[in-house]
Amino acid sequence: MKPFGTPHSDHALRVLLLGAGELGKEVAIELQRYAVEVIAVDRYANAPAMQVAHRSHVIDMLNGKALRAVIELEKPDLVVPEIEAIHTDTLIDLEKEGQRVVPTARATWLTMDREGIRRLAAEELGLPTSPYRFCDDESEYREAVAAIGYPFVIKPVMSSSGKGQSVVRTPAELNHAWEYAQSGGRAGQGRVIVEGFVEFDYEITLLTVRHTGGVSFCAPIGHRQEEGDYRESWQPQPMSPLALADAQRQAAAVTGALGGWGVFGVEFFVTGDSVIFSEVSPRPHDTGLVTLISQDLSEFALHARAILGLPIPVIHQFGPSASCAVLVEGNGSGPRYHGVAEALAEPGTQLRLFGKPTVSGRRRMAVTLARADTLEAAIGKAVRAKEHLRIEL
Ligand SMILES: Nc1ncnc2c1ncn2[C@@H]1O[C@H](COP(=O)(O)OP(=O)(O)OP(=O)(O)O)[C@@H](O)[C@H]1O
Ligand SMILES: NCC(=O)N[C@@H]1O[C@H](COP(=O)([O-])[O-])[C@@H](O)[C@H]1O
Ligand SMILES: [Mg+2]
Repeated sequence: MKPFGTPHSDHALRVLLLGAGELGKEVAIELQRYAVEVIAVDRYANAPAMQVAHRSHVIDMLNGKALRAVIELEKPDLVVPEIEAIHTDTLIDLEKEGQRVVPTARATWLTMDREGIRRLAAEELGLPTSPYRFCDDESEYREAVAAIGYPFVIKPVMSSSGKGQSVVRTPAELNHAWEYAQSGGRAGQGRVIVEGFVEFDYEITLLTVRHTGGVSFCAPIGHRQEEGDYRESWQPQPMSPLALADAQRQAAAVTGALGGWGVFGVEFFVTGDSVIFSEVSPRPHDTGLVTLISQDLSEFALHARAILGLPIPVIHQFGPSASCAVLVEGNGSGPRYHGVAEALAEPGTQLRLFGKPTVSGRRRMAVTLARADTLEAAIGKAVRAKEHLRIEL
C-alpha cells in the first residue's frame, strides 16, 4: 500500500465504499481518522455514509457498466463493499485489471448470493449447516418442502436484513411465503433457498478479523432477531469453551477460504456444544454495532485497520454491553427525532442517529448502546433508551 496521504490532494489514499448505510457511515468515520479520502456510493442520495464522506455518487450498483464507470472515474486505492447487492462480476474483472477489492472480489461474489457461500461452507469446507435446497420455481419449491419438511425457512438468495424471508410452519403458509420471497429480495424475482429450521438455544455473530498480523476474534455477540432482522445484540454472549472453540475453528475456516483482509461477521446457531454455521458477511455486521460501546476498537475501527494493513495487537472488551435497533414504520421524508435527551439520561448509554433521508415501509433509523454490570442490565438500558425515542415522519 502506498503511504498515507492528504484528502483532496494528488497523494490522497482513496477508498470507495459500495453501499453507504449506517455500517458504512461508521467505516467512513474511522477511515477519516487516518486522513483517507472517502467516496461513498449508493442507490439513493444523502445516504448515511455520504453525509460523512468527501464526495458521493448515486448509481445502480447491480448495473455492471455504471459500477465500472464510477470506479474508473474515482480510481480508488481500495473498493470496500458495504452491502451484498453489487454487480460482483464487474468487481472480479476489475480486480484482474489490478483494482484492490475488500476483502477480495471472489469473497464478495461468493457471499452476494446465499448459494455461493452455502455451497462453499457445507459442500467444500464440510461445515455443519441446516439442510437446504435451492429452487427457481414453484414446483421445485414443493419438492424442496417435501424433502426438508416443516418448519422451514425460505429466503431469496439475494436479500438481507430478513427481506423476503419467512418461517413456514404449516402447508397453509406455503403460497404466501413463496410470493413474499419473490417480491422481497433486493434484486427482484428469482431463486430462493429453503432451509430446515434449526431449533437453537441461542445464535451468535463471531466477528473475525483477518489482518496483516493474522486472525483475531472478538468476543461472541448474541442477538435476538424478529422477522429475520436484528432487534437487540449483546456482548459477550456466554458460551461453553467447546462451543466457542468450534465456532472459532469454523470462522477461521470460512474466512480463510474467502481470503483477504477485513472484518467478517460469521453467524452461527448454537445448541449445547453443537455449533451450526449459518452465513457470513465479508464486512462489519449489523449485530456488531454493539462494539461501538463494548470494545476499544469497534468492528468499524477494526475494519479500517485491517484493510489499511495496520496492526491489531489486541482488542479490549469492556464487559456486558448491548445494542438495540430503532425501527420506524410508515412513509415520509426528513424524519424528526424526539426524546433524544431522555434516551441518553441513564449513565452508560449512547445513541447513533443514522440520518436516513426517507422511510417507505419499515426501516432501521438509529441504534441505542449501553454498558452495565450484567448483560440483562445492559440490554434493559438499551431497550429503555430506544423506548424514549419517537420518530416523527
Ligand atoms: N435455518 C434457520 N433456522 C432457524 N432460524 C433461522 C434460520 N435461518 C434464519 N434464521 C433466523 O433468521 C435470522 C436471519 O437470517 P439470515 O441471517 O439468513 O438473514 P439475512 O437476511 O441474511 O440477515 P442479515 O443480512 O441481517 O444477516 C437468523 O439470524 C435467525 O434468527
Ligand atoms: N443486515 C445488513 C445491514 O444491516 N446492512 C446495513 O443496512 C444498510 C441498508 O439499510 P436500508 O435498507 O435502510 O437502506 C446497508 O447499507 C448497511 O449499512
Ligand atoms: Mg444474517
